[in-house]
Amino acid sequence: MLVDNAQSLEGGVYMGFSLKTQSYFNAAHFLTNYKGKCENLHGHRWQVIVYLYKENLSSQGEDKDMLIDFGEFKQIVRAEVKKFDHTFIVEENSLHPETVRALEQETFKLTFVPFRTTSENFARYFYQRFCALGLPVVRVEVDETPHNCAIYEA
Ligand SMILES: Nc1nc2c(c(=O)[nH]1)N=C([C@H](O)[C@H](O)COP(=O)(O)OP(=O)(O)OP(=O)(O)O)CN2
Repeated sequence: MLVDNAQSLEGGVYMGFSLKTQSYFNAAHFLTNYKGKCENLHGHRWQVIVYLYKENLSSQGEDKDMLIDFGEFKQIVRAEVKKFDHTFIVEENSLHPETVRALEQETFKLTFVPFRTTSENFARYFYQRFCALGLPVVRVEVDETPHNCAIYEA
């Protein structure tokens, strides 16, 4: 079937294109105000899956008939996600200043975030980051484990 770049209508439904890519980071964290094992310092391999959506594809140039070049998409996602890799992710003001100083003196790499370090908050954080970077993001999934996933979506 011959298609062009105009938004297509099939069976009365407007159709569009989605892309997804994924990256991961290994890091340590603990949950503040949590009664249970996750109040202790522990690690995860967080998987971050990013979905884009557009009705139309690029109409010219190197990106013709692409939503975005996969190479560019994965680079953007990887660069943001890897900022957390092999760091200790700390919710701001959750550790005593002397603890922070001691960890930094040991040259441990800390990443401070202004939110409780739940998967839900990471999903929203990455969604907002990728929007700010100009990606037409519609959904971000964050998995702490292979069995559990948090989703933030439009
Ligand atoms: N809705 C959420 N619940 C929990 C989160 C979260 O981000 N969102 N996070 C945690 C902890 O960080 C914990 O590490 C993960 O919890 P859990 O799946 O219970 O622990 P395990 O990966 O060790 O799973 P097991 O099945 O017990 O091996 C808690 N809840």
